Amino acid sequence: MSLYHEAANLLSAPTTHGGSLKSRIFGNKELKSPPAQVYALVLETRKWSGVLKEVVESAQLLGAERKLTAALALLLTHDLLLAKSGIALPASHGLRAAVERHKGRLTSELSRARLRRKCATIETLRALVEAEAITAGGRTPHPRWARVNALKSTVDDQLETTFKGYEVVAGVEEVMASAGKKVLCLDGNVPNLLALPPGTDVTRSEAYRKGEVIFQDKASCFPACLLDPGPGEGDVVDACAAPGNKTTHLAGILEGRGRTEGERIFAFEKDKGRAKTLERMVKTAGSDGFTVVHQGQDFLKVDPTGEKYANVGALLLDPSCSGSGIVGRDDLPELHLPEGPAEGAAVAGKKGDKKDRKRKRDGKDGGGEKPPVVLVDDDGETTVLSSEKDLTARIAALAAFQLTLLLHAFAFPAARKITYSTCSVYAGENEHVVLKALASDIARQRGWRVLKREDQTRGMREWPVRGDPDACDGDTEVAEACIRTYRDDGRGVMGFFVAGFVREETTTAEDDLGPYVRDSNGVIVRDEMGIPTLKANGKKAINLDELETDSDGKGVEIYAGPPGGGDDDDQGPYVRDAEGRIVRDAMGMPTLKAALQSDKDDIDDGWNGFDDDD
Ligand SMILES: C[S@@+](CC[C@H](N)C(=O)[O-])C[C@H]1O[C@@H](n2cnc3c(N)ncnc32)[C@H](O)[C@@H]1O
Repeated sequence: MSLYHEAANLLSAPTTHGGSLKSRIFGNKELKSPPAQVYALVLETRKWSGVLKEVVESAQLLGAERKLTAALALLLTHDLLLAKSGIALPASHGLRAAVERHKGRLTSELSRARLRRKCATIETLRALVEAEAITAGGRTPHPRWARVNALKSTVDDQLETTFKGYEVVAGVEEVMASAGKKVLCLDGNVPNLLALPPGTDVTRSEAYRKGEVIFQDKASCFPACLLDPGPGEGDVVDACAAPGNKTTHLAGILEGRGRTEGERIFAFEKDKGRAKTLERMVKTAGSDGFTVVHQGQDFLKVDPTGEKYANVGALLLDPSCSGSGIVGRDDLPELHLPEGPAEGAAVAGKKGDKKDRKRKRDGKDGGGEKPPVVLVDDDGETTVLSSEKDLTARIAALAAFQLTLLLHAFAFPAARKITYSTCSVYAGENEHVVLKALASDIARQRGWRVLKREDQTRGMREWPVRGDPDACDGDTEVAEACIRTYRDDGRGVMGFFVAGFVREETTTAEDDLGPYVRDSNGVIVRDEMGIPTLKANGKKAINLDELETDSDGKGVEIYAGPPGGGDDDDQGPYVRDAEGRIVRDAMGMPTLKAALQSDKDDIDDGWNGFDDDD
């Protein structure tokens, strides 16, 4: 069966049973055509069916081509007039020929339908159709978000060129209610972000082609805003980078804040094909000069202690997730089937009904069974889950991977800030991952804590929707630190989650990597003499019985830290011998450097250390 016959069955089948269109298509093992292609064709044709019904009827296509059903006529006319590559059938195919014979008439009927809707261009009509499709399902319309790429342009420039003639309005609510109109608003949380009316398509504009404007949902801009990398803060890692929206956003922020020469972005992408898209996007956005794309590189296989990453100060983690927060791709618009001569339309109806009854009997279309859950992530990857149990297992597997990734990021020695984000609505992938990460040994050892709301950048601090306190076990500080967004709440965003982690500067990177055993709070474990235990051999770092005593009665510590010092005492106040060992007397007491200096100069210039004679 051809793509069009398979799509026709789905187009005219009732939408009230068998689950969503997505689950009926992706869960149908009998489909011969690629499910993604069938889904896109059916969905787009439904969106356009109001217009195409008029076109097909006015061109009297069904009367002229008696073998065409109403559904086939809609699908084929859609592809003939609106799809980039036309009808996906060989030129000699009977179905294609049946519609192409009427191309002239169909094209002029489309122009008439467009003018009846007062649309000057096909782009305006497209925007109107998109907008109507969004609101038809009773959903809140979703604005089109456009980020002005600070590497190539400014908001002022774009207002004077790409968006010339647009009226700037105060809020996103007005923009959302203005489908088909030329209005926009400047976002208050994300710098350089514009909200455009639903369905606005400027993908054909020069600004889009040149990378001056990037389409990116507002919520998806939050991670780079929250990470807020700045000059002198070291290199930045984007661990899961393709297609590159956040990588290029990071680049724009870095450059805007005055990037320090030599500081780079390392963008990792495990999937080679997607990494090519990432590379293209980085180039188009103009950040290839300081972004290193690691094509096909699994971030989990990167050695955080490698020399190359010694200066990584910030990491953005946006791993694969369930994609459950993505704005509905399956909000089915109403279907308008064209009417033809009585028998033509009737055949279409009967055919659909008969097929549908058979499918129901066979249980092939999911009729009578619980519909499968279909997860489509923001890369368009689809996972079909046949039960709630499968869904729970899938979320648990994703969460385990997400936590591993976060703990791996914690291990970068010079890192001070990390953001973790998903486009999932499930707490299992969000707050629960944050809590587990904070409770991990590595977080405690290295001092990672959550980036509190009051310490966040203004736009992020002021965003009103925060984490779920219940999902944070009642820890309101963590819940407040987490940022959530929900689709359909009137703010015009997709479902999203982001949290930040920070840790303070430490004197040396070795300090927390140090050679000593620590407790679960990251504190070095010491005996009653204050002597720590070595991780390497489980022995005390100083064995008092083994202290050597030299000729003048002073002993030397058996030193087991890194060569040349670097342990806890490295910056300490004690005198050391030529090999960096603290000099101690026979009682194990060290000598204060300051006391020696004070003896020498007889000058009291402030802190001289503890002195029993004082
Ligand atoms: C949610 S998408 C990232 C979207 C991207 N941050 C953006 O805003 O354009 C997740 C990406 O991570 C990649 N990925 C998954 N696991 C990875 C790993 N271990 N190392 C590197 N990339 C990985 C996936 O192939 C996918 O392209």
